[in-house]
This record gives sequence, structure tokens and C-alpha cells, in this order.
Amino acid sequence: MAQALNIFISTSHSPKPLISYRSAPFSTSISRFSFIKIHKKTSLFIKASASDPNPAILTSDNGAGSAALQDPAPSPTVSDSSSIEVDAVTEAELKENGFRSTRRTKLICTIGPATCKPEQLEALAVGGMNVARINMCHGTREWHREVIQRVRKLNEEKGYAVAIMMDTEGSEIHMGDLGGASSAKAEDGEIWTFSVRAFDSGLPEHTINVNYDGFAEDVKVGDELLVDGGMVRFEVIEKIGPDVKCRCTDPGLLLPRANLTFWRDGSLVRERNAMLPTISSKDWLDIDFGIAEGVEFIAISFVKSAEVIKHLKSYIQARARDRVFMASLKVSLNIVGHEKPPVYYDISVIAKIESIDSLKNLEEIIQASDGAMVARGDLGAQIPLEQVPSEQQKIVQVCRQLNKPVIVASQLLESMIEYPTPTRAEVADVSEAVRQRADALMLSGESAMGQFPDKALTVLRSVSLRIEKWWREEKRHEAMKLPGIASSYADRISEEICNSAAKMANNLEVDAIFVYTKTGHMASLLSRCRPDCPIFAFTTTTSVRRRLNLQWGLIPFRLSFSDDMENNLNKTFALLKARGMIKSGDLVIAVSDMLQSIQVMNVP
Ligand SMILES: Nc1ncnc2c1ncn2[C@@H]1O[C@H](COP(=O)(O)OP(=O)(O)OP(=O)(O)O)[C@@H](O)[C@H]1O
Ligand SMILES: CC(=O)C(=O)O
Ligand SMILES: [K+]
Ligand SMILES: [Mg+2]
Repeated sequence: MAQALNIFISTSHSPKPLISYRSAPFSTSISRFSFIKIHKKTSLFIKASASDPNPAILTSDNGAGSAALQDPAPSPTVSDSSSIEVDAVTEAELKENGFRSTRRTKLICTIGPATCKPEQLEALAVGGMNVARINMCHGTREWHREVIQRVRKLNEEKGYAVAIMMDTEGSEIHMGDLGGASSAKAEDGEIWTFSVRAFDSGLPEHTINVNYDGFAEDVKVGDELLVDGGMVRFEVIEKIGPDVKCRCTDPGLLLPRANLTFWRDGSLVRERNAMLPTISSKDWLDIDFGIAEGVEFIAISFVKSAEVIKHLKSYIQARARDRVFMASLKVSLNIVGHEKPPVYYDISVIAKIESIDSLKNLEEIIQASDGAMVARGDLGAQIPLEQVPSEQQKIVQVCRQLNKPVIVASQLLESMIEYPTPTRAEVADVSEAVRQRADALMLSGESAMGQFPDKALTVLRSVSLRIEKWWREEKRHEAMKLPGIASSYADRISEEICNSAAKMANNLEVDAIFVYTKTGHMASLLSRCRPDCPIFAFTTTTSVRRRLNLQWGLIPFRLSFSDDMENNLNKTFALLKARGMIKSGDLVIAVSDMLQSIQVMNVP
């Protein structure tokens, strides 16, 4: 074995040292430890000093490290201890392009009529889709269940690791479903009726259903009615009971369930609809459905405050513990076909930032969530469009600082719904999101109902790769000051280890960072540093592995491992070498959340 650096932090037993040397980056957190040399080699063994006031936190060798204190430890998945699982597409990319050139930015595709068939889903998986999003605004639960099952089947049979994100409808004002039509054209000067009435025998011509009962009361003659933030505009000309007559002033295509906002004297009107609950009763049923189906992410639309996120997180945990509920839910929703019950409680809750209120309470909301989405579609309907880019940058920054994954969504490649190539402006927009180092980019209509879903995904992939390479070569990345976020001393150790490991990885130009993490917390701390090399995240459960799919630069592997790091490393090297994913001489930094250590070594 070649050179290695090994820093151990432990109280009780002596870990076996590797050949080691000291490197600079450790400073604050280890100043409280004494340095002891053992053996004749230049090993460095950092041991807690006798005077340490808080020795308990150092007994992290058995999984009780920082992350374990934050998250409930996921139940281990029984698996073959001699195997390693990684997404088949990532594996192929690694082999083809080498470590350094693997894609760091993650890609999400909204699944709709254009992409719901097994072969279409597979084409997206092959094209680099990391997460499939289902939008509960559209389609039936039955339809979504079918999509989930198809994705799961592809994962099992073809070795992909595509995670599922369920997006709630939310209770903002939107149109009905156009009586089954895929779209309707509103022409300049046409008179349309927006109504809260239920039409049992089909929609009359030029009539739109509105989901919000207070609509006819809240609008006033003279108000401007914007569909999808201005894609189509109407002016309110007359109110007749539940019907509101409007004249089209900006013609365009009306899509089913499009969002509606109304404006008076240049300002968004937020009357009683501002009191609508973030999670509607229909959303709660969809959430139960998502929990029962074991989706990895639930994205909450139109979040207004941190409270709703906290509420949902405790609801998910309570549901997960309630086995009777789970069993009855499966029966009532007619759910069959899970060989193994999914690990419910580690569903990540993603806050969609798409309202004025969410901007006001941004930090608390993001702090309470497991990630956020810059949902530019609706956001751009609530604030002036020219304000969206700076809000995007701010949200991306806050998420990075608070260590939460962030998704940039909507209209990235809008023209590709109809055309096979993007506009130059769209490519520039995608590039900017990659340059901001968002964790993930999302396709909406482009993949859900566009004519070129695979081509759109290819554009995201190639632009991501190009921009990532450019900034690595040019070292253009502005150093972002990352504030400490740990809430305990044990967490601080993890954080310092990850910050140091990432810095060392850049300075030493290592090929990859390996992280052994049961809950995924250390992997996300490393991802937060956005190091130059990819991060191989080894974790013991399939659900954690899939959730790590959303985070920048992480290549998640499922592997069963022990507390013995030397053993883990040897096993990993052997398995990865056997699959041709690493070779002798590759330089690797390894960290773990069981035995908190940093090791630098060449693959033997
Ligand atoms: N499951 C589906 N079934 C039918 N059409 C869908 C489905 N999912 C998405 N679409 C179509 O793709 C378009 C874009 O999808 P997207 O998820 O961005 O929805 P959206 O209605 O714009 O709302 P949101 O603000 O929730 O993103 C939708 O307007 C709809 O026409
Ligand atoms: C994605 C989404 O909900 C939006 O952009 O509005
Ligand atoms: K939605
Ligand atoms: Mg939205």
C-alpha cells in the first residue's frame, strides 16, 4: 500500500494505523486532542486528552457519530455482504470518462404522458435521470402508482437507482382539467367564462372551471387574470353569480390545471385565498399514498412557513411507526406488490419556494426542510419576473449554507417542448444554474408532455458536464464561505473532517473521496464543500442510497460494511477493482462516520 494519511479520533481502543503523514487542514477541532505517535511508522493517532470535558462524543466508532444523533438510523437492509450496488448508468459513465469527468449536477425529470411507458422511462434512466418526479396536480393516483412501479421494476431489473419525488398539488387557485382536452387556445378579444360551478354534463364552450370557491367573490371587474404567470391574460369584465366573464388580452395556450393569479392596480391580489391551507385534504391523501408507496421525496407546493414542513415531517414519522395504519392503507389504496416494505420514515421533505410568503420566511423554511426547490414557474407569477434570477441565486446560496440540497426548476428548456434544439438563452440559463452549483436541475413540461424529452435531458447532461469541466479547469469557483452548522460538538467534528477532507482533496488533486456513512449525513457535508473530485458515498440501505441521488457530486453505492475501516477499504477496493471502476494507483481520501478519520491512500 502506498502513502496514506490517517487521523483517528477515538477514546477507547487503538485503531490499526496505516503509514501516515500529517497534513495542514486540521485546525480548530483537533486542537483539543493530544497527538501520539505509535509504531515506528510516522503514524498520527489523535486521542482525546484526559482533560477533555466531553469525552462521550468521541466514542463515535460504533455508528453513534454526529449523523446518528440527527436522524433516526435507518433499519439495515438485509443484503449480500460481498456485493456492491451502484447505478448502472453512473458505472458506465465512470468507466468511460474516468472519475474526474463524471457529472456532478443531478437531473430530475417530471413524468407525464410523453414519458410514462416502460421504454420511455428506461430511455430517461439511460440518459441520466437521477430522480423521477410525479406531479399530483395531474393524473390519477392509479396512473402515478403505475409509474412508480415501473421505475422500481427498472431499478431492480436493470440496476438503475432512480429515486421518486412526489410533488403535491397545493391549494392555490388553478383551473380545472379542460374537460379532458390537452389544451385550449384563447384568442385575442375572446370572451371566456371562469366559473366555480360544477358542470355535470361537460364544460360549455369557452368555459373554465376554477378550483377556489371564493373566486367569484374575490375578483373585481377590471382585475387582470393571469394564467401561468402571464402565458395568457384576461381582463375581468363582468361578474354574474358564480360566473366571471373575462376578455382575453394576451392570447395563448391554456393547459389543464394551470395556475391562476389575479392582479389589481399592478399588485397581486391575495384576499382570502392567502388563508388556504398549504396542504389541502386532497394533498394529505396524496401524501398517504406517497408514504405507502415509499417514495424517496415529497415536495410541498406553495410552502408559506416552516410550521407546515415540521408538521409534515412529524406526520411522516408517526405514520411510519403506525404499522396498523400502513397495513390498512395498503388495503384501502389497493397497494400490492411490495416484496419488502419500504423504509417509510426517511422520506425527505422538499420545500417548494414559489410564493411571496416562502421568500419572506426563507431561512426558517429551508432549515426545517430536507431540501428546497426554486419553483420558478409559480414564483414568476407572484413576483416580477426580473426578480426571479436574484431570488434563485439567494435560495441556492442559503441551501448550500444550511447544507440542504437545492433544485432549480421550470422552463429551463421550455422551447424544447416543441423544438428539438434549445435556444441560446435556455442554454445560458442552464449554465448559470450549474455555475451556481445547484444540486439538481429539473425538467417539467419538456419531459412530461414535450416532443423531445430525451433530447432535453441530453442537453441538461451535456451542459452540466461542460460547465463543471470549465470551472474545474479555470478554477473560477468563487470560494463560498461556509458557516458552521453543527448543533453539537460531535457534529462539529464531522463538519471539520468533511471540510478538511474536501480541501485536501482539492490540494492533493485526488481522484475521489470515499465516505462510509449510514445515514448519509457525512456524504452531504462533503457534497456541500463541492470538491473538485467526485464523492463515492457508501451506505448500507437502498433508501439512503436513492436519497443521496439528489445531491451534488455524490455517487451513492449500497454496500454492507463494518466498523473496521481497514477492512471496509480493502473490501471496497477489491469490489470496485473487480468491476473495473478503480485501478491500482488511484489516489483516494476516505472518511467515515463510524470511526471519524481521514485517510489518504493510493489504491493498492
Ligand atoms: N401526470 C401527468 N399527466 C398529464 N399531464 C401532465 C402530467 N404531469 C405533467 N403534465 C403536463 O406537463 C405540464 C408541465 O408539468 P409541471 O409538473 O411543470 O406542471 P404544472 O402544472 O406546470 O405545475 P407545477 O407548478 O406543479 O409544476 C403540465 O402543465 C401538464 O400539462
Ligand atoms: C415546479 C413548480 O411547481 C413551479 O415552477 O411552479
Ligand atoms: K405541483
Ligand atoms: Mg408550481
